[in-house]
Amino acid sequence: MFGSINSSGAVIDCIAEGSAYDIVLPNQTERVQNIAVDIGGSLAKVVYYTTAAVGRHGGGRLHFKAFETDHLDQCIEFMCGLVDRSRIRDPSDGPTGEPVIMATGGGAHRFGEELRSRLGVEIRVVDEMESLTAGLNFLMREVADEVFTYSEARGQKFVGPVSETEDLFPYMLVNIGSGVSILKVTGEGQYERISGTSLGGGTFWGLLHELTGVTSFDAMLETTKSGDNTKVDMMVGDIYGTNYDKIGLKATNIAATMAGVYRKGLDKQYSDADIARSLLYMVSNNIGQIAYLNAQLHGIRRIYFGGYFIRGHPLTMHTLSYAIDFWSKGMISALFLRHEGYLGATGALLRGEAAPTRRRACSFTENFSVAEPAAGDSSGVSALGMLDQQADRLERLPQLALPYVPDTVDLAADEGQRLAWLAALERSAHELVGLVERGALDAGSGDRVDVGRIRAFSILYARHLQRLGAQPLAYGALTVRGILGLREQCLREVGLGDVFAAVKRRETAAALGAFSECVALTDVLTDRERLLALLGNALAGNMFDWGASELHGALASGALDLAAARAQISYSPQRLNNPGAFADRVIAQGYRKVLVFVDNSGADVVLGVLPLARFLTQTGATVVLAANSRPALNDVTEGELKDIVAEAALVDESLAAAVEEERLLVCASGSAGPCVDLRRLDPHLVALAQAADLVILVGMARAIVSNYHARFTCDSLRIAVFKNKMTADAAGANVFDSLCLYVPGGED
Ligand SMILES: Nc1ncnc2c1ncn2[C@@H]1O[C@H](COP(=O)(O)OP(=O)(O)OP(=O)(O)O)[C@@H](O)[C@H]1O
Ligand SMILES: CC(C)(CO)[C@@H](O)C(=O)NCCC(=O)O
Repeated sequence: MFGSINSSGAVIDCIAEGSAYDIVLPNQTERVQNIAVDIGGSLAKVVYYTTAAVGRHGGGRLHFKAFETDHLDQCIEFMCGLVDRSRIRDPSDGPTGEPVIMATGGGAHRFGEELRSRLGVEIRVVDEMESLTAGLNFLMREVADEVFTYSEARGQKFVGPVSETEDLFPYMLVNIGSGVSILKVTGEGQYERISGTSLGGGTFWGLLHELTGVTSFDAMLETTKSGDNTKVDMMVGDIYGTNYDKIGLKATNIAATMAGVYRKGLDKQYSDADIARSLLYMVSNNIGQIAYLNAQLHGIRRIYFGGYFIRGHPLTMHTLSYAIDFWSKGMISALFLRHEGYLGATGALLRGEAAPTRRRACSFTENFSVAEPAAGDSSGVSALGMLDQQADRLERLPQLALPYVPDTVDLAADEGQRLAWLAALERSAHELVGLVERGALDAGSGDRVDVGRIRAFSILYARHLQRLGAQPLAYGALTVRGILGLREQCLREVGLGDVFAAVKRRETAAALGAFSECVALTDVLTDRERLLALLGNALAGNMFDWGASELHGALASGALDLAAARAQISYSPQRLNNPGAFADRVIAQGYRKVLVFVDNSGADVVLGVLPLARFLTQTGATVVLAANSRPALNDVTEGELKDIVAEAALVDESLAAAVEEERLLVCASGSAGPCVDLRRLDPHLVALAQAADLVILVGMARAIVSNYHARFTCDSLRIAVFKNKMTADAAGANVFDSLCLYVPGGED
């Protein structure tokens, strides 16, 4: 069945499969704000934007869904449902006008009147080519793993945001729908349709149906995998008996598509699968060649292939890649897109006057918590998430040296790490259920984590992890940052925004109680000794981490204190620990402005980071503490940290003065997960970070799992403890080894 489940449905199914929990998921009550449809010759694609009917944190969400144009009724019915949901009123809203539906593609003209009368709303038509380019520009900028290359040998390789290192423009878009349009795009809103061909996806599908009678595109695509085109094609070897080296043709190259049928087919020794494979090669090779010639003609080096014909199908992508590589003599790689079929619908949505991006500058994050396979994707290799809108436009840290690689391990490439992480996170989700069932995360009778919801979370998350085990690239590049972020997305999706809230409060209160005594103990030391002791405390504090299963027992029993934590850490290996060098630098010169990415609440931030920040302010530095914008594990959030600093300032004059003089500041980082992508920070933090000459990254997730390879133009310091075997292995360290690594600016 093609594109038949909606996003909330997917969660319900998923939960129901494990066991039945009566849960109203937040996204079932979302209000639809914008709708766009791209009705093509073969498929109708719908993109819509929702916001929480009653105040959910942050902005809205983009959803993607496709239907067959032959079954437009289903599409219209679905859109009727969306229109109804657009009329849900939030009591705090003012009067809302009727929704306007943006429509593009040929069907916007052909079925415009039908849509208008059946949906009872205004339909605004947007030009198809304009929509395609607007959609692609948006998706390339906003979706982290939108663009990839493909080859049989290396598989899918994500290329990262293009705008990072070079300009987005100029590029060429080859949109393979029913027919093929080739566009040259030189800027935002600047494009020209430079070519096209009527030999496209529709040709392939039509011919194949005629020749074989197949009626399911998915089933047919599947058969191409086993088909043998040499049974129907005439190969160079069939003609020459060998390679035709003089003009660079191998015996195995296709000389003439389908030309072998007449000779070889007399005894009908070929199958439908052989024909399917031959036709797929025919259309893809031809498009690849035309694309290359146009790129040559217009001097363009970047060629994106879009349109639903591709469908993330390995053989199609391989053929297009091979053709571009062959004709360009290895100079150009074909680029593919995860949202290949949704360029037009996305662009049309953004062209609407009330489009989310028109109202304010914002960023989007892909949310896979209820991801379904890319509509109808039989191979299941690729799934599309929803795009969650961030309240602000996220920006890069100015001190980041390029190229920046946020993730330490590529889990798709490293099977050992992949299996270990997937298993560990599945285990930890079960453990979380156990903690909730035992009431270990509760504050009192009025403040309980809902057991049904946490079980639903565990089922949902485990299913994602299992899927990623089978198809590592289903959600784009596979990284620890990604799967830790996904865990938080799943928790939020079942309505558990902050499961550790009570634990955080409890541990923070206890740590604040010990704050004065803790700083008094180190205040008596000489500056250098004091700084070294404070670094030791920061490391010890980092043991208070509910993200580390190894420590759950000690944390839940409350048995761990700073001294005990300190005793568990082994301050090695030497190559990862040079606190002395850092202390020398601080004592000799000091810093003007220090940016600290903080980690856990409780002892970590209160007894580890805060006294260190206090020391740095005493040396004359301004310290900016960057904390998560939204909860993740027991990480301290910006809101919580503001309260912590205010409370500590009540008992500490030095801190109070620093706060008063605005030399100790707290700012949201922009992050909603345990790791941090330093290209996507809250703009307020980036403004504050402008003059920073030291960046401190605290904790395993921010300093080891992500950003271990990050380089900075200013000095940096990483403070963390290796708390599981996977992170220790990746860095050649042991569990409970420390990382206290100072790197002067510009050095690796
Ligand atoms: N389930 C499917 N049913 C039919 N065609 C499919 C299906 N999945 C993928 N395709 C392929 O995708 C093509 C349509 O791609 P796409 O939706 O991008 O174009 P379109 O908008 O329908 O066409 P055009 O832009 O030329 O009007 C089909 O011609 C076919 O090759
Ligand atoms: C007609 C459109 C633009 C509809 O999407 C598309 O199918 C197409 O570009 N066809 C190729 C037409 C040609 O250039 O020969």
